[in-house]
Amino acid sequence: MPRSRSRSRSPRMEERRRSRSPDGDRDRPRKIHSGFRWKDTKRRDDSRYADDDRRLERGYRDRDRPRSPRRDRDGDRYGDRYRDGARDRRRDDREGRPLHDRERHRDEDRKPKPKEKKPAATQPSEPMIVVHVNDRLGTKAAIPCLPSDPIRLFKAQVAARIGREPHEILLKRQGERPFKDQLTLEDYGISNGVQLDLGSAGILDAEFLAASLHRRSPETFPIIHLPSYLPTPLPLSPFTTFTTFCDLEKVCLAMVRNIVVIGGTSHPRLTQTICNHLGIPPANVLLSKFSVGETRVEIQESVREKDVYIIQSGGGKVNDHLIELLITISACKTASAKKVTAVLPLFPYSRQSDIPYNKSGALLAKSSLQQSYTFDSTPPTPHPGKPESQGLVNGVEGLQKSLAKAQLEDSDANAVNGTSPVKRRPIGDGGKRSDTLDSTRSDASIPNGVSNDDNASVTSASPKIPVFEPRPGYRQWVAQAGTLVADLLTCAGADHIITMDLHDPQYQGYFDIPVDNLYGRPLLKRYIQRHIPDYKNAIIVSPDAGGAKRATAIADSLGMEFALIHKERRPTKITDRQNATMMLVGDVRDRIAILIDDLADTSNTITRAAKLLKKEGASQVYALITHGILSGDAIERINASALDKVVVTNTVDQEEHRRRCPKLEVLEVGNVFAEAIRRVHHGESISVLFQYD
Ligand SMILES: O=P(O)(O)OC[C@H]1O[C@@H](O)[C@H](O)[C@@H]1O
Repeated sequence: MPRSRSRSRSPRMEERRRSRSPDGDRDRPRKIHSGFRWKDTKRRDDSRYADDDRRLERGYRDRDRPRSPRRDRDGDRYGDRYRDGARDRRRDDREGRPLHDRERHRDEDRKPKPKEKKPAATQPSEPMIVVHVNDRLGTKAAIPCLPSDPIRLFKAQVAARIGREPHEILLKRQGERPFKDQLTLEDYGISNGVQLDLGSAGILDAEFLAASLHRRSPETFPIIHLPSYLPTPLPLSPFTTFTTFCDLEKVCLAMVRNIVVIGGTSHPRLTQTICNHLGIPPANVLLSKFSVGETRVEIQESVREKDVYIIQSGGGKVNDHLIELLITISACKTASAKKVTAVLPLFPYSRQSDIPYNKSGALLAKSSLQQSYTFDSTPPTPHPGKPESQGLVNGVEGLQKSLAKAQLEDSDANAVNGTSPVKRRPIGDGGKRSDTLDSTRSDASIPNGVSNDDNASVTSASPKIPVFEPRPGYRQWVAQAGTLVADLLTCAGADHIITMDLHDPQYQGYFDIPVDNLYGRPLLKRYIQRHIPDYKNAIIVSPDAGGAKRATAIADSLGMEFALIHKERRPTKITDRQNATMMLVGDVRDRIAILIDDLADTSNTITRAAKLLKKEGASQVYALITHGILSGDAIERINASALDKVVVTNTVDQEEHRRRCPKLEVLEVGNVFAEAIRRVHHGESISVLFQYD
């Protein structure tokens, strides 16, 4: 009795039967060689597919295409096998025939046969190429192949290399549709060294879908920014429809591997730009204040085991922003974030790190006054042909003036509290800041924490116990806030810092964690090349000696000339800075002068420099600045100045500034920070962001 069909079916078949389309479909005549076919139902007698499969499994190529000599050898070996098979088949056929027939056929076999038409001679060896495939999730492979290789074969090679099945492989160029199996690499213009996107078949191409969405409904989907670090195509179901795909944000989020971007209150626009580039929304956080003014931070989503980036710039209410950043870092860390990176486009307090101190506040550099300089002192780095001493910078008069002033101050101080400036330093239980060589020496010179003139003079006379003397510019109880801020960030839990154009690049040395100091120079350089007419004849000007290195770097890379404004700030009291004199070194006459600086705060520096440059004959004055802090009345000053144009980046929010200053132009840095975050997240090198040549 024949068994019923339903009983003979496997559960899987049964399941498939149920999900099949209505019965009407089944009545249709089955196509033999077209349409979709389940792999396990492939007909064994379909020699065309069997042949293909054998080739794919073994990684051999289409025998009709030209091969390299090595491949010919392989081909021959298998050719022999096929020939042997054919011989056996011929013998079998003949054995079944009658004797006379067999003799006739033997005679026929002996007769010289008309020469078989040989297949076209193989072309001389086609040069091998190497094609790179990359799925942007770490799977990369370099595949040696021939341009004439069919895509089907190339996929087989890729599959073998990455341990997948050929039918699982999807190849495409970025932004293009997936390659078709029957075409060749050549057909797609694939040449040596080309990189192809590697995806998985049965997965929709997110870029393609995004483009389609945009085409269909440009209002709803004006531009869909797919994050550059997301794998494309996205692993959607093959049955994903446009409707289900519409919630692209969720799809992107699902794909983002543990990355969270938190924006502080300092620069929400920049946070949004960075997030747009990354393709993720900023994390939900509640940043508020108690009525007394204390900052309150609440992270409203889980950051457990996440790679967190907190974006907070140093402009505006800098102290509030700093505290907010510290609290946010700490909140993320205590909420079990895997890694917390503070992204500070403008690093606050970095201008206050002028003198290298150790963490306990002691000078790392030895005091220059430990040696007593004379007119004949040898300079520290003598050069051949140079005089042994260049003497005092301001001559004897300068020295006499300073001495007279110092004596006057000393006597004043003694009159008030009976101590010298050195004695004012409180040394005692709570006052000892350091146990470094310098500090122990200085402490030793001040017995009982209070020295007097006699002691000081006695100890300074002894070469064994030198007196601690501050270096010029060192103000003992002016906090070294740069060091403090570095420590605060580290203590709060920051694992990494990303910033741009640090005022003092050596400031990185104050951190025990990695600091990536990006450059704004490529942006400034590009602006010069694109927007300054006949820029090669313009001249780069540094408004002070401190910025000379920054400015010369740009001048050198663009092959432009360089001038320097020498700014003398004497006396050194901050309130007297308006009295600083400026002197131009270089010729700016009838040329466009381009001032380059790291930041403009009050804009006093650039406006005064512009005045000088115009006085010296510059035809136009541009100021190109990385950080446009522009606090106080800086905008009014710029508007009234000789500056023709001020170009800044948006490391600090510029919306309000731009509204008030027609001379202001703003360059976008969001993309640079987004790329830095992407690279840091993936552990890729970010040195490419440092290059500016
Ligand atoms: O003159 P403002 O704009 O206040 O200050 C900017 C100057 O102060 C320096 O630290 C900067 O490098 C720049 O030269």
